[in-house]
Amino acid sequence: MSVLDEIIDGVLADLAERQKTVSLEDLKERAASAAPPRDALRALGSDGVSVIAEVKRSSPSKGALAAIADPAALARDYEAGGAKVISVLTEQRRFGGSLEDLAAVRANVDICVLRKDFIVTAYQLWEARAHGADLALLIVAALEQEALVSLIERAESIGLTPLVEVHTEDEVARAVAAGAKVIGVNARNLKTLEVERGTFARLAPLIPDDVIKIAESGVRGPHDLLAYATAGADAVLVGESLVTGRDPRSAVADLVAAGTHPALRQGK
Ligand SMILES: O=P(O)(O)OC[C@@H](O)[C@@H](O)c1c[nH]c2ccccc12
Repeated sequence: MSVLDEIIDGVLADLAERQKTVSLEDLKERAASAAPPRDALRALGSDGVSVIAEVKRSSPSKGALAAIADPAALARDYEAGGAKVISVLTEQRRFGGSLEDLAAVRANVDICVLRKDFIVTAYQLWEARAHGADLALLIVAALEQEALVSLIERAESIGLTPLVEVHTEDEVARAVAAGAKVIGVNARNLKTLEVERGTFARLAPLIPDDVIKIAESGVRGPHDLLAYATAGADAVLVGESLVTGRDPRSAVADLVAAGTHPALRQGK
């Protein structure tokens, strides 16, 4: 079984537990009174390379990364550094996150928030919206095409912007066919956990011009952002280097400064 399959098994087991105590109706009620969704397409399409900064305690590849006792405080630092979106890992077993983290971040920043998880059911989209998410991750490798199409539609119908994640040529074709408006190319293969930074440059030309392109994983600092930007990234998603660094606010600010360099202006 691949790492991805193992993670999804755990996600489904935890999901079954939550479904015993929180009905879909409860979630829909909570979603109705949640903060209204913010415009993620505008945030990601603004000038320069947008920085999506991630709240992540651990990962299957590296184990524990950072304790993050106060995810909201970290998110405020990211926002002060100029991040356009905060990504919150809500998967518990391998990444150490929770829906409470998502709600806490939502309550403490004004920018968009992404629910980063292994979403395979509409219930999880309602959870995302009920806890204040503006975007939700959909991983193509984790979904049959029919499920991908229906989750994109459902997400949009409840006000969430789907970020559709790909890692191969085939998955780009599926994401485009499903009508994704925001595609993230993950440099990490979720089946082997290896990072191949050239993946974005290889796949970006296959993504239509009007789709927002996000380069995910492996950004250690401004030079990696510049490489992704040169290959056509509208945004980068950065986790590990920010949560393990000493000063997340200035680390984000350095990335934002690199991403707004005048030499990158053409074409956006
Ligand atoms: O920590 P990194 O290398 O900066 O990567 C962040 C992000 O891309 C990574 O956390 C990620 C990308 N896609 C995912 C899907 C599930 C869980 C995690 C991820």
